[in-house]
Amino acid sequence: MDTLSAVPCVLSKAVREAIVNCKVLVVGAGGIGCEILKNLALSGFKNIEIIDLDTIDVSNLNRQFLFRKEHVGLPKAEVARNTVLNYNPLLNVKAYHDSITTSDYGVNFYKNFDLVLNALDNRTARNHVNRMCLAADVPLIESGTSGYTGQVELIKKGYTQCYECQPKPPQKSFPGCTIRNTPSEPVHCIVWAKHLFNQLFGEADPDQDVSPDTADPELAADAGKLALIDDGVDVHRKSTYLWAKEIDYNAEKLFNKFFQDDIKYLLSMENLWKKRKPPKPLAWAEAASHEGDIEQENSEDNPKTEEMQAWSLSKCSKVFASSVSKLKEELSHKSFLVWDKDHKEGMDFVTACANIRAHIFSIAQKSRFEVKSIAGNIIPAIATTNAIAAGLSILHAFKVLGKEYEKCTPTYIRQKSSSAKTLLMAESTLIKANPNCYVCTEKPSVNVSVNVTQMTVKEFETEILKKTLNMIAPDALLEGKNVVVISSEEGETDINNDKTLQEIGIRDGSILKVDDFVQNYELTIYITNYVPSDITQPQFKVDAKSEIYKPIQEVNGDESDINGKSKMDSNETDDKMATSSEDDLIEVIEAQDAVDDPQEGSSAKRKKSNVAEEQRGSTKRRKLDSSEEQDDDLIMLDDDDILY
Ligand SMILES: Nc1ncnc2c1ncn2[C@@H]1O[C@H](COP(=O)(O)OP(=O)(O)OP(=O)(O)O)[C@@H](O)[C@H]1O
Ligand SMILES: [Zn+2]
Repeated sequence: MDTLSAVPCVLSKAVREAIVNCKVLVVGAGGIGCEILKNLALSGFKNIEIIDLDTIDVSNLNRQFLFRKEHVGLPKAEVARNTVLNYNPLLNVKAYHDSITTSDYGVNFYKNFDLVLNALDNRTARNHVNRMCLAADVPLIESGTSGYTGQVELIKKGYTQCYECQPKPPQKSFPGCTIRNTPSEPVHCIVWAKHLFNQLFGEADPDQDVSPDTADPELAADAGKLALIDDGVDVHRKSTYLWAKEIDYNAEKLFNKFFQDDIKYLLSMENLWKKRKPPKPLAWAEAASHEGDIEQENSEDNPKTEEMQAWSLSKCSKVFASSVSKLKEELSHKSFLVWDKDHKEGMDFVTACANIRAHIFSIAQKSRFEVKSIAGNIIPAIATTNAIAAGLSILHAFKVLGKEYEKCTPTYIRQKSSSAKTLLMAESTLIKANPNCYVCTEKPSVNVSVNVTQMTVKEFETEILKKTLNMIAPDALLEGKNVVVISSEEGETDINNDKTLQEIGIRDGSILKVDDFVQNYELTIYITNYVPSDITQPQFKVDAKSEIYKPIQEVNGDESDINGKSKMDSNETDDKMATSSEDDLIEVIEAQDAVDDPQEGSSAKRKKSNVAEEQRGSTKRRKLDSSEEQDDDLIMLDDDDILY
């Protein structure tokens, strides 16, 4: 077969030849990655490399179509490779079962490729690939989805903004293992409680397992085995639904299984608790007799208080038992129940379970009102959106191979709520790099304001260099003194860890040269001593420009703007052009028109007026947003959320 015959004929000869001869790297073989790989293979790409750190979970099968039941437990990258080879055995496909963030994949690795396609689910990896592609000067196509929305954009040095040019909103997405093993925020417990509702009363969904996750990457392979033998916990973890039926939804037994036995099992996974506070198993008897807030117990007469106040533990267990019994009764008339935040019993059940779990993990309690607003916003991954994003990625790839970078404008998948239509919105021009970006400018630098007499070197490394500035293995040199104050070599500078910055010579006006060899990234940090005036002020500030040291309200403006779709709106809109299609289901529309949509309009318009502020405040917001890395297994969206 002529190698070009498989290549879409509508493309120019040059692009068709490039497709056959180029080498591409796909990072992530999950929801979008599988679709991208299938598209690449069927569009005539011949040299493909795939990297994914994970193995196949049963919950992946509903949308990661390169995988089948018999592949569960096997490395995603390798199975994906074998499946695309079945499509075309002449392909040259290499698979890596590994994390892209390890130092094995340095700049020279990236230089092997004409194009990198990201199909990731977390910011750490996205930041990293962004930095590596900039360093290697390889075009990167970045994609992300969230429920029915998504986006795809080209990142190309000298042409476009990079992944880190604009601030990202706080992440609201969680890996399955966080939900099942190591919750650290109320929302993790709420997601878990909703899953428990579905396991007990709803439709079975393997994505929503609530039992401890033994495939957690933090665990050694044999973790938790001891507990399986010792504790008499149900090793086979038979269907929760069947088991609950067998015990006739006995509240005490259910309670003891989910809040005592499963927690004991989690405790046996010792690796998880080396750096975290371990959970405390809770028995039914203990919870029911827990000395709660007595006033609260009496608040049942006052529905307002009841709704707005976090319940005591004994109240949670009471509500748990009563809602279980009512839901059981309801289930006896139906084949399954569908969770709805406006369904009283379901909402009671979730509030109680979420708070009991929060108590076990020493997480703040939430009122029924708060739980309702959080629980109502959780949305799952949608296969169709992934497929659209992957299709757009390939269309971008064609343009990149044809060197038509200017045509490769960011494209957004949006849901139009007034009808069932999906909208694809394309920017009319590329979004240029933020001149203050601390990643893609020629000599990146930031100002860090911090209390040098209080912050320790370890905190500086963890909170600022790693969590805020997204470094992986930083080495920091104190300029002038030429002293390495933080080293990526294990143990080399541990002696500094507990000293304050001042104690090791970092003061107001100090300059640090920080180098992350894993990311091929160098950053100059200018230190300013800063003492927060009160506890509402941030502990430290990271800014690209000194003039943005202003009171928080002044910089951030309306809180909702922080979560705005800054990318769409950071462009001038006078010349928004995109083709319009007659297609019934999917429309490609002019971005300007989207602003007129009642659903999109208010946020888009509001955000446009904040462009200057977005530019100025970008790095500061990043600091304020500094949160633990999370991936996108489950995503919570506000109307205004951008995607990744
Ligand atoms: N550092 C990394 N290196 C390589 N692959 C990564 C890295 N981080 C994440 N991935 C992979 O990116 C993929 C993202 O796919 P997706 O968002 O569909 O997640 P998933 O884990 O497969 O599914 P879900 O999260 O919805 O259960 C995953 O297969 C994940 O293993
Ligand atoms: Zn940038």
